[in-house]
Amino acid sequence: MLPVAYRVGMLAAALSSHYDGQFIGIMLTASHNALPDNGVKLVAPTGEMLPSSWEHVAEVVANCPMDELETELAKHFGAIGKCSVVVGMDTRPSGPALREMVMKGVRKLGGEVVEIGVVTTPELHTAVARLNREPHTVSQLEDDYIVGLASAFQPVVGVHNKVKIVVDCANGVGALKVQKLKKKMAKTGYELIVVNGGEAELNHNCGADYVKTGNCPPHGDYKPDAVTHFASLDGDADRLVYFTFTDAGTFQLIDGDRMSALIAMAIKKLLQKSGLADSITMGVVQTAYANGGSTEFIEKTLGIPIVCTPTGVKHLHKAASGFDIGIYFEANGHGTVLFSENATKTLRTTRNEHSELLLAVSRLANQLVGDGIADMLLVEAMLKITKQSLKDWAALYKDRPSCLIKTVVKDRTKLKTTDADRSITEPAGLQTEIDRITACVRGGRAFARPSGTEDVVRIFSEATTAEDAAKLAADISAVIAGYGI
Ligand SMILES: CC(=O)N[C@H]1[C@@H](OP(=O)(O)O)O[C@H](CO)[C@@H](O)[C@@H]1O
Ligand SMILES: [Mg+2]
Repeated sequence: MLPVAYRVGMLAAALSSHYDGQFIGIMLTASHNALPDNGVKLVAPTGEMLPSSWEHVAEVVANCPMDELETELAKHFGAIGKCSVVVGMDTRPSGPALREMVMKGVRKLGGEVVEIGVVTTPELHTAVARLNREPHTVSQLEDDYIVGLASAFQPVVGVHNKVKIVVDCANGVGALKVQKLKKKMAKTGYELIVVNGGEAELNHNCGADYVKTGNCPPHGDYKPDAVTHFASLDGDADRLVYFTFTDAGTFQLIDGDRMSALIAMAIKKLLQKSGLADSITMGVVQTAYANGGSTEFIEKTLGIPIVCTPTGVKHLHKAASGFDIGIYFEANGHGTVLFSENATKTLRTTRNEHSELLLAVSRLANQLVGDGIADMLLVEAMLKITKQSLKDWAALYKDRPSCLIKTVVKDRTKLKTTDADRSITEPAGLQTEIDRITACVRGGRAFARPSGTEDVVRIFSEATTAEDAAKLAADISAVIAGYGI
């Protein structure tokens, strides 16, 4: 990974030069993955994800022979001018060494580096946007981020509430930030309690991904009562899930689909009450992995349009920006709510109690990228606005029984899909067979697509019973195996 970090430093510097010397962000993190894993995320000068048109260049730069690196960069970027890069990292012990290599790479091209230390991924995105607007010191950046969250939250929820939020921080960077936020929220009456705060291994038996994929509580002792909420962040705090327990003590996951449903419900209510339902459009963006129960609830019960995009937050983010208020979440809990310029302008000029609330929501929701900590405050605000308990929220709609499995093939790139991953175009004939099997299952819905992050094909299915869903996925897996791809 060290040589890759060096190349990433050079690439970020070249990208900055391309964007007239504006800051490019580098986040050293492998998110929800195991402690020994490493990864890197690049951030565009706006603070948003880097446009995907750069992915190809990044691949070339990461893989070309070392002695061709500068020629390759020159081919894509020409002569390198002024360049500035901001670097942040999660709590992995590999972070400092990787950061040194990144900085070496940036400096090789004569770039300036601002290091902002241990930060969450959304905090790094926010820092990039801020640094490109005006100079900030590192401590100003952190203070602004935390104070910004607390001061957007307070007007929505008021003061003297009685809510405890137990936050599983995946033993990662989220713990440091939630502790800081806690102090700024005292007046509101929301008490943040950090668990899995860094005393044990990162993402091990805890965190949003563990809770979502295992459908079980994170490590720890959880005592549900009427005023206690439970939330889980992932290792770089850009994802969030909630959970609760039934009266009988059964664990209940509250995932990204349910966050979308709650937020959409609350925002629709505020739009109607502010008299703006006709002048501000709203919509929800999901992927095909969204549970059919949530899709039906949002579309039919709430009457809110849904757009389905291929997997990957970059697709969801883009589609959400097509609405005045676009709500997007992947089922795994990564997402946010985007407000268009038209929306904020209209809200500012309307100035009634409910439009003011919506404006505060627009400041709370991270406008650049999915943000686990901001989403947690957003969810709490929405629960308060809709006067719902965690139990009410968990009961808004019923999840359909579903099954997600992966299967190994020789070459997953042989599988090509269309229609937001829901239909296979290659190999020819495969989709017809999947359709035929699915049509025989009561309430059946299924699709298969090559993973973008692992060397596997993922198969997702829904049916009226868990057994039928599992059998449907297994049958599709067998059909794919028959194609010998
Ligand atoms: C089914 C599933 O959870 N897929 C995940 C996973 O993508 P795949 O392309 O399925 O490997 O990792 C992505 C990046 O973290 C995330 O955006 C996406 O939701
Ligand atoms: Mg993450």
